[in-house]
Amino acid sequence: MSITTPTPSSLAFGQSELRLPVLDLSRLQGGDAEAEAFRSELRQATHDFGFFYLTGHGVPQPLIDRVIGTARAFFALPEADKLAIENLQSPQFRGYTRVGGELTQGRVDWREQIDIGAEREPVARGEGVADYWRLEGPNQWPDALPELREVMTEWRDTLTEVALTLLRAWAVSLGSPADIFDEAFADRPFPLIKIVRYPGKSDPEPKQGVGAHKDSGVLTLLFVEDGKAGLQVEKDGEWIDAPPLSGTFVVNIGELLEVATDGYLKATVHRVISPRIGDDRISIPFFFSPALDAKVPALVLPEELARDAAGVTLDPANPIYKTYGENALKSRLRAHPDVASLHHGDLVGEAGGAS
Ligand SMILES: O=C(O)CCC(=O)C(=O)O
Ligand SMILES: [Fe+2]
Repeated sequence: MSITTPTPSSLAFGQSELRLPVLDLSRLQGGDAEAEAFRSELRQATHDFGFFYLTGHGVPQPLIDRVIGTARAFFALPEADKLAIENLQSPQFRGYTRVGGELTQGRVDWREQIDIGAEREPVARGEGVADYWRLEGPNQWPDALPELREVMTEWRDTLTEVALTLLRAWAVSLGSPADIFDEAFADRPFPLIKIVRYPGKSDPEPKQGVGAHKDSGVLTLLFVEDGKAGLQVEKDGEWIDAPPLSGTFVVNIGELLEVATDGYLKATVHRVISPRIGDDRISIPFFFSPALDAKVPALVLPEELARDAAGVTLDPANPIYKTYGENALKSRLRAHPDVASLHHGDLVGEAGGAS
């Protein structure tokens, strides 16, 4: 089985060697043989790399342009307008994080961002109510840029469809019914969108735009502005450059899909290197995740795949839980110790930092 990997010369992306597979989602509509070929490439790409580029996704270019334009407009607002929705005001970790306000592996990430989740009422705390319900609640939207809410709501709904299509294709490719994941997403799914801007940082040392990590949900659809390299993906102890490929999404699987497949599919470590001074980079990851109280089903893999399932990565510093909300809360408390100690001191202890 071959995976389409364009040669570097066919792509206009600086000097980086492009090595991640490119998959075309529209093949799912091209008849049984094409659909089957797509599914087997999908399975192989996410077994080998955990990452690929997605073309043929059907997300309209005008919507993409509006999203990027509105993101740029937000970051160009006066500081006071951005801080009016600062995440420190939100027990649900929503809203604006200023540059330096976020940690990965205990080190500062050099990026500013807005976190946007499902728009819901907060859940009252109380005995017998799991801690992770604290993540449910309203977003913070900027008064100075009302169109942000409108365009990001459309973005979330559009990408949810793409993500569900991919999940169903994975399920079939792994020998399960297409709808095996659907129930976990039926009520109160928990998507998270980040709109991120990486400012330039001085050379010559590469700086941590975002440090090495795995995504905690099920899958991530990442849109990156044209021409803005910086994403790197770990493969066999080396970093592969993953520059944007015009009009595509970068797709990667999260820890829950690794759990669901007993490690047959891999949640792969990745990071972003800051752009140089004078440049910046906008990216918009969409983290697709089930309800906070959902347990993603364990798939029973066909014998020939089960043989290659490496088991879930065991890392005492990063335990992976079966219930999604526990993973989500873990990663939010760790990434935003300031929000954690302001609103969740009982969970993190007085010094902050996840316990
Ligand atoms: O900005 C990017 O390209 C990737 C960001 C990322 O990996 C994350 O926010 O989890
Ligand atoms: Fe990530």
